[in-house]
Amino acid sequence: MSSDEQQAPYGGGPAPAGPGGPAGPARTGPARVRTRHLAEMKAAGERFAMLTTYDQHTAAIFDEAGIEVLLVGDSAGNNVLGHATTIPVTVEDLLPLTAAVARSATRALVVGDLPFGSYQASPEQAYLTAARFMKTGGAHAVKLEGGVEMAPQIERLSRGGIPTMAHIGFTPQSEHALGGYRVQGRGDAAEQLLADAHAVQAAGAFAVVMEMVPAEIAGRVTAELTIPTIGIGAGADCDGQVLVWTDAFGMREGRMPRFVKQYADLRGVLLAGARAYADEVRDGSFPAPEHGF
Ligand SMILES: Nc1nc(=O)c2c([nH]1)NC[C@@H]1CN(c3ccc(C(=O)N[C@@H](CCC(=O)O)C(=O)O)cc3)CN21
Ligand SMILES: CC(C)C(=O)C(=O)O
Ligand SMILES: [Mg+2]
Repeated sequence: MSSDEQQAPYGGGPAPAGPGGPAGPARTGPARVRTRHLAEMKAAGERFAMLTTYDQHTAAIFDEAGIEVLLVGDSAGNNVLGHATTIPVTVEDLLPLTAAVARSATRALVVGDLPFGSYQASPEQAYLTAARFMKTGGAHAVKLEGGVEMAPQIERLSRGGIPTMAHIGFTPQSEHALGGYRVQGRGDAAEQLLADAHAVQAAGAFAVVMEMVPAEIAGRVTAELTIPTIGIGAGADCDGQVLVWTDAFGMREGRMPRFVKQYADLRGVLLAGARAYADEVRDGSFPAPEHGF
């Protein structure tokens, strides 16, 4: 832990559940990732990793793996809740998932993704929603989609003590307005993307996600901004990268977006495991005597 790191000044809250359990010695792991650490990493030319997470076990695993930022994405819509897109996702859907992740990660920065319709109407609406993510969800920060047009919301949250991550380029909550899953910021649209990036930084965002943006434009934004950029389909020059975990580890079926790299085949592992279990139940080899009492 660095010398300037503040630790539970009022001594409240549950003791960290270390290997010795809740009554064991306090865990002395690495310090919590803070928004300023991401800024320091950018300044030092170090890249960082973000993954989506929606539950206890993946949160604990990604935290242990050293993933700096865990995003409880509204991509829970089409990865947890069975919807086709993120558009039907509600605050009530995401708050318990956010709370589960916040309870399960000891080091990572936990970011709650504000759902469609929960912040666009006004800065006041955004503040009331974001405060729920902090108070009930235990999030350390929130993310919202939009550039120039969301500057008033970002300013309100930032000034009210809520660290805010912006998301520009392709913004999935606006897929119908944008005309589908399309690369943003090509040609003349590059000027709009640059304007969005500068607007969210000026409004107080601590970082900005850029989704499906030509690598050259994303590199230019990364060089021009002082806040960290986080790419998804935005090339290798961003300060950080993010992927949806079910894509990155092969948890789901179907065609993947071009920006996905698959690092594991969890779907294959689970499919084989479930089939083996069902076979053994059917043929009577599970449970064996050692599984009984
Ligand atoms: N599982 C999952 N992964 C994601 O990356 C993701 C979600 N869900 N849900 C929320 C949004 C939606 N996103 C998406 C979804 C699909 C494409 C896609 O199909 N892209 C195609 C077409 C690109 C084009 O036409 O130019 C691709 O090949 O990348 C991209 C982003 C990103 N987010
Ligand atoms: C793709 C990331 C950035 C996201 O917003 C989500 O997963 O909801
Ligand atoms: Mg999202």
